[in-house]
Amino acid sequence: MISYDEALDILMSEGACRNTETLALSSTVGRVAAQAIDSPRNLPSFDNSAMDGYAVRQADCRLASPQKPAGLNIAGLVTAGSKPQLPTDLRGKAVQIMTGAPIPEGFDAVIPIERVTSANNRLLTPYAPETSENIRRIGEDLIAGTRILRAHEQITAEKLMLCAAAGVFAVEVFRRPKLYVISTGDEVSESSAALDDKTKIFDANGPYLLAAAAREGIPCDFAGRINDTPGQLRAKLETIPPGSVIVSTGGVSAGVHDFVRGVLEKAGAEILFHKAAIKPGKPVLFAKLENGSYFFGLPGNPAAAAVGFRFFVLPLYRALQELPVERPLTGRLNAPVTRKPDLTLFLKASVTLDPDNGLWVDPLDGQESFKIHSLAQANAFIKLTGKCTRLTISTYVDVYPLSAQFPFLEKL
Ligand SMILES: Nc1nc2c(c(=O)[nH]1)N[C@H]1C(S)=C(S)[C@@H](COP(=O)(O)OP(=O)(O)OC[C@H]3O[C@@H](n4cnc5c(N)ncnc54)[C@H](O)[C@@H]3O)O[C@H]1N2
Ligand code: MOO
Repeated sequence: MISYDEALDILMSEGACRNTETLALSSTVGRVAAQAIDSPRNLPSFDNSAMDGYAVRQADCRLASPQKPAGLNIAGLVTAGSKPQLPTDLRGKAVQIMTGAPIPEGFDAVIPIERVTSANNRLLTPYAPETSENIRRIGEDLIAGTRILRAHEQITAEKLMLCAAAGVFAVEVFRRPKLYVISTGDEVSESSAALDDKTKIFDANGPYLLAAAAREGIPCDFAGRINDTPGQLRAKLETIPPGSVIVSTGGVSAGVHDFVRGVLEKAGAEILFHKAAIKPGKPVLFAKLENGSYFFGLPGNPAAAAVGFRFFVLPLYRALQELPVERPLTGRLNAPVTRKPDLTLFLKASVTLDPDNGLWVDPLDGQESFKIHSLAQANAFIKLTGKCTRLTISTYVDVYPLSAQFPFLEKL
């Protein structure tokens, strides 16, 4: 049986099989850039007004005061998005201008409308602006050629905004294969009538995996529920396109119906690992199919399936997008924990912030892997590894929020 770290190494080494695709910018949030992008233009790309008011020449108003306002003829109006026809000689003149409108040639300041009076096309300003006042200069935000997206950087809504402003319409990102969920088990039923005989259960894992994948931005689909019958799994695999990630639950431990591994082996899949020294989720299986799809056989117990998704499936998606191994947050235990050495323990936990912004973690009651109520109360997992068997209150531990969507941490 391999350790969690060995399993993680195998998952991360599969990153060598990554591919890229070019997407419309609007579809790239959460995706990882495969290539750096430098801004094709300055931002702003032309001098423009920061205020609704009047564009003036600073020299024409420099002696203005409340006692002796400067008087200027108003030569026209410039609105955002327009290119006005203005007289060539603008000395001693002002132009009415709106926020975002281009500064007409020769003007070097904008006086906000609130600071002036006007009548009969004549402006009176008691205020003498500084040169460049209320003008947003070309390139003041960003000079053309500045890197706006690094390779391997996760695209946030804010980075997307910057790319949009710079006129970047398409981005090459790492491919994120579609995830297909299969729920296995004769006891897993789609019909509530079948539950009356007290042998059946509803499918909790299928809906969970689809929701958890969607939360991470992974495209996903339910491939269906099947019985503990090898033929049904074989048939289901035929329906899933090559190059996908398939996640099944159930049928991977030691029971008479634990058929998943056998089906994969007969189909020529390479079993990359089966069973890891972890709790919960020990029977986890990871394989590569002949058609290039990856297959995760997660255990059927719901909390074990959740751990399998968070700590096995998500790391593969990181590897396929050339992201490094996820770095955990660090929190302090609010209660002591005992554990077996050499077994990576994942605990459902509730994380809170103290007044100094320190993280404190409470391992929740109900750690058994069939218990869903405690999972629903958790907001994180604690991951415990190493030899230490008794962890006292205040011990620092690794904390993984239930969702891995913390792209800002990649910067640290
Ligand atoms: N003799 C042994 N027995 C078991 C071992 C072992 O090593 N030796 N491992 C235990 C551990 S740990 C786990 S975890 C489970 C995993 O078993 P399987 O992956 O084969 O899953 P099943 O036996 O099919 O189901 C386990 C449990 O989960 C329930 N289940 C299954 N599918 C769903 C679903 N879609 N939604 C909700 N609940 C589901 C199922 O009814 C079972 O109660 O094996 C232990 N046994
Ligand atoms: O790995 Mo199992 O999840 O402990 O029941």
